[in-house]
Amino acid sequence: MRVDIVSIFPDYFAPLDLSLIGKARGTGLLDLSVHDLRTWTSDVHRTVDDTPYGGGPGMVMRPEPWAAALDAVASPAAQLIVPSPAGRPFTQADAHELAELPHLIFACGRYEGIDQRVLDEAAARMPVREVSLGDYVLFGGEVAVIVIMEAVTRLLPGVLGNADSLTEESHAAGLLEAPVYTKPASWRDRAVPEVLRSGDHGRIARWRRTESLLRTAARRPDMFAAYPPESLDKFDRAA
Ligand SMILES: COC(=O)c1ccnc(N)c1
Repeated sequence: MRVDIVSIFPDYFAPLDLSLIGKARGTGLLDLSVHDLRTWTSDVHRTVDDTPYGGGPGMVMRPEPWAAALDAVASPAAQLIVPSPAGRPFTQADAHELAELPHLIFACGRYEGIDQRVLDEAAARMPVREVSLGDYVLFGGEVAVIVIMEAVTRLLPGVLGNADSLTEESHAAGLLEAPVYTKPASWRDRAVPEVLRSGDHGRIARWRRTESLLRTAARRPDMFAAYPPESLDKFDRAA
């Protein structure tokens, strides 16, 4: 997968040199380039913003540098992802969709945002997605790109040592994952649920599913309501 990130703060992406993303870059699973938007400015002050038409607070990112940057990094297979509080909610399903794509371009907005014509013009030549990580506002899109890059990169074949991790985790089957435990068996007078130490894999699977359903019902009634009712027939508390 090829990824190009355009930002006025390229140093924000140093974390993408670390851990499994850094390893994916090293092994060639991920071809990631980070670009400074100011590369595509032409004035001595390397200006990327200006006052908003219609008035209002703050500044808006100018179209010219963005257009030149996108022209420079685009490819026929590219899709543009723009993190924004005004975007569609980003979900695990979106992460799976993006992980299948050959080339992602991330545009990191700052200030009050990017001139809308940049997105409109880009949409004439590639798919454009504005995505939100939740109902809150950040200083800029950079942190959101790091989050999206983690969610997507971990789904790429070969990145996670054990792909089985992807099947049991939260949101993998439309449910929140069950609680997890490790040694010691008893810690500060708190014991690991006996079923997990029983060696009875059928019981363990039923217990985990029950816990997943209970957690989802308690914490995410929206997800629970969307869970296929036929799946609940197997809702078996007799773990
Ligand atoms: C500037 O970008 C944001 O503030 C942002 C991006 C993605 N999701 C959000 N909730 C906010």
